[in-house]
Amino acid sequence: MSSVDVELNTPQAEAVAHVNGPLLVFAGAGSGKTRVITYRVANLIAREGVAPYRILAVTFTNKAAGEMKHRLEGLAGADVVRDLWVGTFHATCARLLRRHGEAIGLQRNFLIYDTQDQKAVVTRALRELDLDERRYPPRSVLYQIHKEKQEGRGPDEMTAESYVDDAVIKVFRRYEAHMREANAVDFEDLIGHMVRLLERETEGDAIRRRFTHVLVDEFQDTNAMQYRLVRALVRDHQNVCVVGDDDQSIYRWRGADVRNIRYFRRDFPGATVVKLEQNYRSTGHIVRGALGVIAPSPHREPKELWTENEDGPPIEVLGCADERDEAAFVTRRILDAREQGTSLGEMAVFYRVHAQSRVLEEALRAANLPYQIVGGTKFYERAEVKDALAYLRLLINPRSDVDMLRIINTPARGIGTTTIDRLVAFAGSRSESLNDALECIDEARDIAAAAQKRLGGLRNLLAELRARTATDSPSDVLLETLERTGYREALRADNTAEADARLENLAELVGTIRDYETEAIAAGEKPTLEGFLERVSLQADIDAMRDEPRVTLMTVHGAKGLEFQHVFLTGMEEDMFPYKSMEDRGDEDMEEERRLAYVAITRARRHLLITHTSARQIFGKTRWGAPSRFIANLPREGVVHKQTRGAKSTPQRFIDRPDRDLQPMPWSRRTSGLAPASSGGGPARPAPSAPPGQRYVDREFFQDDHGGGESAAPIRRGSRVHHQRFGEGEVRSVVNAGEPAVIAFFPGWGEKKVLARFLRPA
Ligand SMILES: Nc1ncnc2c1ncn2[C@@H]1O[C@H](COP(=O)(O)OP(=O)(O)OP(=O)(O)O)[C@@H](O)[C@H]1O
Ligand SMILES: [Mg+2]
Repeated sequence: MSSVDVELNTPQAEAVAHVNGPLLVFAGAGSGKTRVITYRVANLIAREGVAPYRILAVTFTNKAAGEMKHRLEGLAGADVVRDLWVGTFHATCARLLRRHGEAIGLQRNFLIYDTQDQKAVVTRALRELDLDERRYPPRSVLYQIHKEKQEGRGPDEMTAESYVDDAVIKVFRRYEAHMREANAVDFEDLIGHMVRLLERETEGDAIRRRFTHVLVDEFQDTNAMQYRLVRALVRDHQNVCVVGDDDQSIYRWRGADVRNIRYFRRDFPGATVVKLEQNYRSTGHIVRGALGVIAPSPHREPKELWTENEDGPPIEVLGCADERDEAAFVTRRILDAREQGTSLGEMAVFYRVHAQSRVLEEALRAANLPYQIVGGTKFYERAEVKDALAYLRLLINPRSDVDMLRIINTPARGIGTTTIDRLVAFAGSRSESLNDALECIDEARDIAAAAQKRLGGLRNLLAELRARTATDSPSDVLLETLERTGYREALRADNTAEADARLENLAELVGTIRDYETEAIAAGEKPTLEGFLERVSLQADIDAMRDEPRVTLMTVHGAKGLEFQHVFLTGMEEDMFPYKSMEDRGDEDMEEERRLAYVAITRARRHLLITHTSARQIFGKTRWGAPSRFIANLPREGVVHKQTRGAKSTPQRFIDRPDRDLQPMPWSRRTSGLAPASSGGGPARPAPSAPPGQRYVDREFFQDDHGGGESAAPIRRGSRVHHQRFGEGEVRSVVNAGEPAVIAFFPGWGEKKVLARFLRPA
């Protein structure tokens, strides 16, 4: 362990040597926060004699967990690492709930529903409640439900302030009932159930006794429930170490609350606070560039960031004509860097939203450059893969209706939509899952005998396959399932190139399970279908982990905590980054964009290239972008500005239709102070907002005209109105006739200002 001492500076060493009691490490980017966590764990084991299985280290992503384990293997040895608890909040809770969840009514084989499954549950609830999906987009309703859950609220704790809330509460209640019925949980439940478990004395104490030391990385991005979980875990011994950087808080839209750093000081009054101010990651130019961008941010906790590293090459800012020009240039630079000996694994291309990746991907493919997209779930999104997983999940958990509905007639087995509807109604009338309903299908009088027989056949087949899970390996169960259900045969018979590709994907899935089996056995665990499926649902970027070095493409959000020798930061235009047009953005959103830019820049170790375009085709529209304000915040020294040849002349294809008058996005409204002044006490409810990955979907709509133009509707506060694009809403405030009124539309749209002539009474 002697190497530990020489590889740490004084405050780092102090944080590592601190053993008992609360500790807050508060520091800027690249100053060694994650390194402190890693070394602290090694120190607790090697010097303090703490058993590895008594230590829990929480990381922000699975990838970060993998890296931490890898570093610890070097410091403490592979044997030790196997017993440690290192993982994300979600993975850790899933693991603990499988062992202890029965105390709060959770069966061991519970399923973790991903966003698509969750959306399917919402859709079903909407249908049962006879609510129109166009008025209540399932995605938005789901988002609202998540928001409540992140704050620890259930449907009963919500107050209905409008009839929209009322609908959400009803859906929420059904949603929870369906989840319970299907023995499934969503990501928020993993945390929420765990908190509830910890709040029960007997079981809570057992879990508390299990961990004597808890460490949390990226603490600035924990949400209220996660923080509550941490406090409940360490209640008795307070041996908790959190590390964070308020300047890197970038998940507010997902409920993260940077104030947790302040609350920590309040809740653990005796806490030792260590500041780290020396950056070891980046060159002088990059550190100063990052500081220039973050400096205008008004609510920063005081701390410094400096480096002894050399200045390095200047930051380059490059103006391009359009996104193709940009992609071509980035590709050329990647080829150059590889030529000069940098591994592709040391290069990353960042963008603000996923949709920007397509053009970059095309350019990289054309240049034969291997790349990976981190954060995408491409492989697991494919229909045949989802079908196969649905079968597997159904074998483990027969009550999962979402999965049953997915495969009930896939491959086609003559079960039509009428039969399915009747089956759903039959199950509903008995308050049973579809699988339970299949057990007594002969009692379903309005289902024809022939259809009953086919349904019975499916039930028997599933039961037989289920029996195999007890004896066969997970990969064999999958192979057997694909054969016995006729899934593979149907694709073979199809005999098209597309069907071949699907067969390949299924083969790839079998391969993935085999890999999992090998790893599980090596770790001394029995491979199970549950284990595999858990991994799939928790590790979205599993298919991105291959051996060959590749260029990494990712959103800035995904890049948190990582570092690369070369960083290409693309799309630095107003409207793209900061995302969308300014006028209507709340200050808090803008601050978060700024912090995001800071995170992006501080990922670079040596080379940073920032690109912006004059025009960009994205989401099927052209945007004309001025260079981002964040570029203007870079210092003069150590930054060079250039243009590609194409950028000097605007290409003809953009001259036809400037598209500058973009409409505001619903999510930006929550802080824009549009609440009616006359609402009388209490802050206005924030409008629901969508996570960045989904924002652009809305944008499509907002770029259209407001339609309408019919006669003006009489609008008063509280009256219901209809808008051609946004559907129904409720008038929140009116200023003067002829001026826009503020209307609260249904979830997903939020509050907006609309002229009366575009409204009619609902
Ligand atoms: N005392 C040190 N001596 C040498 N290198 C160090 C030292 N401390 C940290 N480093 C290196 O600096 C880089 C940044 O460290 P680390 O990732 O732990 O920082 P961080 O504060 O967690 O960054 P971020 O804010 O991005 O999460 C790593 O490559 C790490 O190995
Ligand atoms: Mg870190």
